[in-house]
Amino acid sequence: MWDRIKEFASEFFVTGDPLIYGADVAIVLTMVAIVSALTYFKKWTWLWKEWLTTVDHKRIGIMYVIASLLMLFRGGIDALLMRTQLAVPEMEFLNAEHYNAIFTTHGVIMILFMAMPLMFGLFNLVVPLQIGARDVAYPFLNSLSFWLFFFGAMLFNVSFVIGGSPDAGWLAYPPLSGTQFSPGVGQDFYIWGIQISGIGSLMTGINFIVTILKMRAPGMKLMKMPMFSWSVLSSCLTIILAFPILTVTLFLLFIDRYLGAHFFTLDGGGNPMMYINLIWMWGHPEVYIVVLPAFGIFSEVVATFSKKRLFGYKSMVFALMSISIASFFTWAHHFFTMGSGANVNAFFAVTTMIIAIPTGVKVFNWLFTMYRGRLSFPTPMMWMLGFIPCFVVGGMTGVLLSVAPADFQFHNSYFLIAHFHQVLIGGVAFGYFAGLYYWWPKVFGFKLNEKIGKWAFWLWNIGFYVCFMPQYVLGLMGMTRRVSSYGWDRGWYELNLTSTIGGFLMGIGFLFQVWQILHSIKFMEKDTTGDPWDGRTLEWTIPSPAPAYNFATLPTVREKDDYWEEKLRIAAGEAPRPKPPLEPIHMPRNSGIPIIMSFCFFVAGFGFVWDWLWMIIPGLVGVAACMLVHSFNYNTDYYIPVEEIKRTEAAAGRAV
Ligand code: HEA
Ligand code: HEM
Ligand SMILES: [Cu+2]
Repeated sequence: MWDRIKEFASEFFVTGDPLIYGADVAIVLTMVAIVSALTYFKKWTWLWKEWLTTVDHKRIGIMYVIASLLMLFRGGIDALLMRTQLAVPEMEFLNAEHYNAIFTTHGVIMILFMAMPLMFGLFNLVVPLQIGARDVAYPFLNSLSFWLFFFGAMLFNVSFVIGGSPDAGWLAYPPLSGTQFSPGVGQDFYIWGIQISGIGSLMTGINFIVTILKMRAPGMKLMKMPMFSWSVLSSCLTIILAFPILTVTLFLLFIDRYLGAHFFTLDGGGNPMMYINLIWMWGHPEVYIVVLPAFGIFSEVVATFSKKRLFGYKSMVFALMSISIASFFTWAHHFFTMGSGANVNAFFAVTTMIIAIPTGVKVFNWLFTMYRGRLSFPTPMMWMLGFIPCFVVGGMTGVLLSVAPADFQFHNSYFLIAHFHQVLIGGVAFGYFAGLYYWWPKVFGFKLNEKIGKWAFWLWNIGFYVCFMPQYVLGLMGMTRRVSSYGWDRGWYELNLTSTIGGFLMGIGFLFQVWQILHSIKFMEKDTTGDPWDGRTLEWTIPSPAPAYNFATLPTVREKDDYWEEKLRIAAGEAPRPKPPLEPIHMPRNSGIPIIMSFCFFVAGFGFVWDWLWMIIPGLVGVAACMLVHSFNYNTDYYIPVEEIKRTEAAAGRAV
């Protein structure tokens, strides 16, 4: 009996590696500390009522941001562990299996549990304010999306402590990810973690499309909408077309693993190339899903800090939409070397190259916006300026990769690794940082310290080039991705060491950002104006932080950059536009169902991972019960009375 328990425990808990063991202990201790602190300070009710059950887009946005920054920390630690292992030839720090697990979790976490939720956080924090709406179209669904993401990410992360991490790469190609070569549960955690959070992403996509199409302030025609909202629309359209493919692909992989089907294995009539096609039909659009909103953020930032209207508005919209569409016709550039044949390769090479055109249009639009502008360089603008050269070089190396014959040389080498980190860090990470710095005062009501922010910027920016430029050379020297060790005789030592130093510089940059946030909370520089950057769009017309109902009276819009034009008119002596009288505001009521239902999904997912029917059934029953209960809940909304609106506005210093 005792032996059986021990055997089970050794399978269940990941043991053996002191590194993992130490991290496990740290995780458990942190959780105990959080639970104790909440209990000691009697904060459970507050947490439940104000945050966990909230349907307010602003609070959901903040929760997304916090969760994604934690994931950035974990993904970043993974990255630095890998860079440490690669710093010196024949290093014995991570063994080969552990290295495999780490690049897999790093890739998945950075794209799906860092970039995606940070992006959704920004959608939530900004879009309703920017289009003059009181919330998103489906606030309940919005909360459900968040909790599905959260519990999906938790399920994925749990594998680190219980059962073992997946280690078949971030896209889990079969047959490596099949039961024959990945018999453990890590791959099942991968499937269910991504599956559950993927449903959330799909619902967010739908939610924001409807919000943007249906809830814009009166007068805001689509072609008068701010560029960030346009980029959200293009990203969400891509989401709703791409994510169903992911769901189906992972479901087929699940059937292969669980029921012994052979969709993706050659024996039994399947074919791994089917998986590889399907996963890239999602995977390629996915990288544009995360970068398009970054383009939107840069468009807002560059106009604000150049004090000029965005150059080429129409061409920007056109470029965003054409990238969304074109991104569905390039997937095969990820496997030029896998036998598609010359004609197919030529087709996909050309479609890929075409994307450089709308992207180039955008780059020139940003440059022309700055041209002859009255420029200033606070932190959001610094990220914008750091982004342009970084992204252009990263994009250009993408075009080199898209030359199919050349790709036979570059494919799966460090040249590729350098390309995608350059667009993902220089484009996506810098973009979201710019967004966070830009909208931070709107969200929290105080500004971030500029000086520490600039330090963080330079550390990231310099660290980036030191880390990734040597990798292009390493790639050309023959270093392939996903190797955990290399010999002294290769001549790769100095470049790898340099790269590792760059990685740590970025790590220090992250620590500076944490310090910056803590410092700014301590020495709070309040934003009492609601418009600290002299902004152009509607979110800057209301107090910071925005009241629960966002707008006391709904704004009417006459032109692009309406708020900016209004400011100019008032400065020229015109009287401000009269505001309509206050009316009670219709608001959605908080609900505990999203978090409970998502937890039930988590339980069912955990059951599927371990093949425990006794856990799957209650989990799924719980999900169904939550749906049922919610369908009979008619108490879903309330009105904020005029008196209360008056009080809130007066407290924020606004006349009504
Ligand atoms: C945000 C993420 C992101 C972005 C924006 C891009 C953008 C591009 N990517 Fe990249 N890519 C990835 C993330 C991204 N990629 C990832 C994660 C992988 C690897 C995944 C894996 O294998 O694990 C990958 C892999 C990858 C491959 C596969 C290589 C291989 O496996 O061997 C190819 C090949 O064609 C490619 C091409 C391109 C191109 C042409 C662009 C273009 O969109 C770039 C366009 C931009 C510019 C060109 C710069 C600006 C333009 C101008 C200034 C105008 C003038 C320029 C010209 C006319 C050329 N990418
Ligand atoms: C601090 C910055 C970062 C460093 C130092 C870093 C480092 C690394 C390293 C060493 C690898 C493994 C290379 C290999 O052996 O094949 C890797 C892979 C990867 N990284 Fe990063 N990374 C960083 C940030 C990011 C970010 C921000 C993202 C995404 C938004 C990202 C996405 C990926 C992906 C998708 C992979 C491929 C995983 C796989 O091969 O399965 N990285 N990174
Ligand atoms: Cu691609």
